[in-house]
Amino acid sequence: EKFTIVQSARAIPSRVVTNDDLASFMDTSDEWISSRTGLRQRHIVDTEDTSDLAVTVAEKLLHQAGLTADQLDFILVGTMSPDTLSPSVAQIVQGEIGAHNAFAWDLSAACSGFVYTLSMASSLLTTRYERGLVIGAEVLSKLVNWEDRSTAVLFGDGAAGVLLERTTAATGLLAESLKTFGERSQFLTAGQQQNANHFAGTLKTADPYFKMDGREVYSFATREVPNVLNEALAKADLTPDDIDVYLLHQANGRIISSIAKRFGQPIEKFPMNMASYGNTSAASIGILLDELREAGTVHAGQTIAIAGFGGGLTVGALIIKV
Ligand SMILES: O=C(O)C1CCN(c2ccc(-c3cc(CO)ccc3Cl)cn2)CC1
Repeated sequence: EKFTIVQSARAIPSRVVTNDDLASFMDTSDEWISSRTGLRQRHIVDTEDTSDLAVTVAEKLLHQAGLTADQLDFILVGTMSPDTLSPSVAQIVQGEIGAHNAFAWDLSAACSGFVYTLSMASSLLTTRYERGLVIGAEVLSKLVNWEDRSTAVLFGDGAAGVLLERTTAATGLLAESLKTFGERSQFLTAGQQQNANHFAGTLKTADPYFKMDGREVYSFATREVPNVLNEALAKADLTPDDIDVYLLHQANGRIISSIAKRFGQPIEKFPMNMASYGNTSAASIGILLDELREAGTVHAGQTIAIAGFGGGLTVGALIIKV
C-alpha cells in the first residue's frame, strides 16, 4: 500500500535519569540494570504531559516539511499513557496545532502501538486520504511504581512520529502481520482505574501501576516476534536477507539479541538505542527510526522491517519500502 515517510521527528524530555540516579533511592545498581536490560539512562518529564511531547513532534514534522496544519487529513497517536481519556492525545494535538481539516484519535496497543497505528494510517492513505501524522507518545513515568525496582528501572518518557503522504511510487507497506494474545494480557498491566459508583459491589483493588511477569513477556517476545516477521516476509515474498534493517521495539537488549539469533540475521541489522531512552513503549520505534534517518542509516531505497511487542499481549511486524 503506497505511502512515503516524508519526515520523522522526536521529542525527548530534557531530564536525564541515570542508573546511578535510581540506585541513589532504590535498591538496584548500574551493574544489574545495564547487564540485564542494556539500559544506562532514561529521560523523565518534569511538567510535560504526553500531549505536550506529541505536539512538539507534530510541530517539528510540519516545520520540516514546510506544511501548515490545515493540510493534514488525520492525526493518529499510539499511546498507553494519555493525559486524559477524553480528549485523547491526538485530539489535543489537533486543537493545539490548528489542524482544522484533520480527524484525530488515539490507538492503544502498548508497545505495539506504533506498528498498529502505522498499519491503520496505511489503510487510510490507500483508500481515501492524502496526508497524515502517526505519532507514538508516552509518559510512562506516570504509570511506574517508583518503589518497585523490577519495573521502575525499565521505562522512560518520549515521543516520535512520521509525516506520511500517499504516493504512486513503489514505497510504503509491502506486508504486515499483527497478532494479539489477550489470554496472556495479565502478564503486563498498567493504569487500572477505580470505579466507586454508588451501586458498586465489592470493589476490586485498582492497581494503577505497571505490573509485569518479566519471564512470561520475555519468552512471549522471543517466540512471537520471529513468527510475525516470518509471516510478513512470506506475504511480501521476501526472505530475511532482503531486509536492510530491523527496527524492533526497544524494550531490552538481550531480547533483541535472542530474536536476531533465532531469526538467523546479524545483530548489526538490529540497531539499539534503549541504553539512552529506556523502554518508551509506543514511542520507541519512532525514536529509533528518526535517529537512524538523521544518521543516514535508514534511507530511501531500502526495505525495512519494524516490529513491536508487549502489553496486550500484542505483537506486530510491518515490511516497509522506504
Ligand atoms: O533479566 C531480568 O531479570 C529481567 C527479565 C525481564 N525483563 C524484561 C522482560 C520484558 C520486558 C518487556 C517489557 C515491555 C513493556 O513495554 C514490552 C516488551 C518487553 Cl520484552 C522488559 N524487560 C527485564 C530484565
